[in-house]
Amino acid sequence: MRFLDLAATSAAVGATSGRRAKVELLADALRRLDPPEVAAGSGWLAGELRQRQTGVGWASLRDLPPPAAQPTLTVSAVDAAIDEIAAVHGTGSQTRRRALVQALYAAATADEQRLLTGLFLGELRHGAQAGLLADAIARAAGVPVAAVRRALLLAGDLRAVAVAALGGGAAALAEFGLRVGRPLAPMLAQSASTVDEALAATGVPAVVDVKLDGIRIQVHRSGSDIAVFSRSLDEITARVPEVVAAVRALPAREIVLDGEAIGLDATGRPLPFQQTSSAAARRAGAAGPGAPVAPAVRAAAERTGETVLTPYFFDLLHLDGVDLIDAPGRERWAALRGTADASLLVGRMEVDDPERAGAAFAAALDAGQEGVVVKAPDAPYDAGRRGAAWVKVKPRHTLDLVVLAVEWGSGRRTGWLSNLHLGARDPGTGGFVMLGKTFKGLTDELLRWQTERFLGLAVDRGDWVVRVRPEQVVEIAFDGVQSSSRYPGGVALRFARVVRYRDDKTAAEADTIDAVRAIHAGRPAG
Ligand SMILES: Nc1ncnc2c1ncn2[C@@H]1O[C@H](COP(=O)(O)OP(=O)(O)OP(=O)(O)O)[C@@H](O)[C@H]1O
Repeated sequence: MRFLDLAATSAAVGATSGRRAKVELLADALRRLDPPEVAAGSGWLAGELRQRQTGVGWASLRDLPPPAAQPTLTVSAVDAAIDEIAAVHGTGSQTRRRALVQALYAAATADEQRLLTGLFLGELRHGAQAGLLADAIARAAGVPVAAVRRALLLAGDLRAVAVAALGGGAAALAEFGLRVGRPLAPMLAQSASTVDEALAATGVPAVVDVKLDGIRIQVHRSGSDIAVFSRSLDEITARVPEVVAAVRALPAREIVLDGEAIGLDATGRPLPFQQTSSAAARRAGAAGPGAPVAPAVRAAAERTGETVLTPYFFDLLHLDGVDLIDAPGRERWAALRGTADASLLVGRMEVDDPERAGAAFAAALDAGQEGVVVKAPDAPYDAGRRGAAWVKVKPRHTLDLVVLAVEWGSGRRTGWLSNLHLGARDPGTGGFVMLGKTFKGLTDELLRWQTERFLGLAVDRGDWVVRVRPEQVVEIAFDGVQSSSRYPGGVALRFARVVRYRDDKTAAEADTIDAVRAIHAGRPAG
């Protein structure tokens, strides 16, 4: 397929407003890709490059050659050129990379150059487009969209799913079952502001789990191979030897567990999230998967004063050849209790009425935990979904928003990027809706970090406001949502303040404007 045709599709999708029309355009382009081009081309239509790191940023795209008059590039030729650019390393790499980028741009027409820049800078990467692509793959391959979505959630890889659907249809998609060793999209929770509201969504009886404020862990074990994945499905095995050791001690040959790892103080109370996450981050590459057993790790950590991460599991998705994702919660949890020692399980209480649920919430807070997750016992494990079967309740309301721009500070903060412009995701348009600004809650360390980070994401460096690529997610606490004529969504946050940066979430996973409106209206937020 000509690269120009793909560039034309990408531009046309951007200029079209209706969802159906966008899906048609995308499906048409997918049909026209030659089989070996599907992996790269389907990724580009979702705004993603097949090569995760290319080394090409904003600076390498200055002073580009003028566009070619005639289109000559094909999808495969461009993919091969990007492969070559991504492979450059060592001395002189900057010059070499620049030369390759220049050559690629010189061969591209104006429309093709626009697509290349969008891809290199990640400007076309947003969740909405990936959602449309699931529908488009289904249309192009003539298979049910539910089959594509399920494969996507189980495989977490849009390109692999496109290749399978277009190459082998429904039969190839059905192969994407849960596979031990391959992470699947974790089930997510809606949020409610009270336990009663949560129970109204899940129904009774329900279970009330303690909500631990640590890091999500999905652990896969096959014999002696153990792999731990983060919420964003990155492999973090080497960083959490305690988790590896705990799972190695379980009486199971093949197992997939879902849970949370958290640091505890000497009395067993949870440490603040920052301490848990920096403990995990510091250990980058510290130990291999075949690493030490728990007591040794604990002793070493205690000697060095390092935080020990303790795993707690709340779900079991596979056990010795049996997939459990479609089984009701009560069956999965019974199997979990039968496999793991009680000390490895999250605190959980079965409740029949709001009073007991309220008591469980109060007990969780007394123990220093973040809140609770109320769960419906009959629901399957809905990979990647934020449904009503899990509803989290926290005493403090927070939203995960995307930074759209930052203002230079003044006074003591001169020279630092300070006031953040915050946006919620708009699933309708694939864009972001600004909800307010804040410079509260920022420590000097965070100011330093964010100045560097946002200059790296800058698309427009004004003297007052620096506009950035909408990629960085930040968790914001606030006192309420109010109507506002100042902001385009008609709503604004009251007393917004920064809790922390969320590097485990992409902008496509940020909270939506619908969730903000639901809070405004007092409904559970999806
Ligand atoms: N008992 C539990 N059951 C399910 N999830 C739990 C539990 N304890 C802690 N968690 C954490 O809560 C998260 C569920 O909330 P959600 O799916 O909305 O993700 P999130 O946006 O990362 O949540 P938050 O920002 O509130 O931590 C899970 O990702 C998991 O990491």
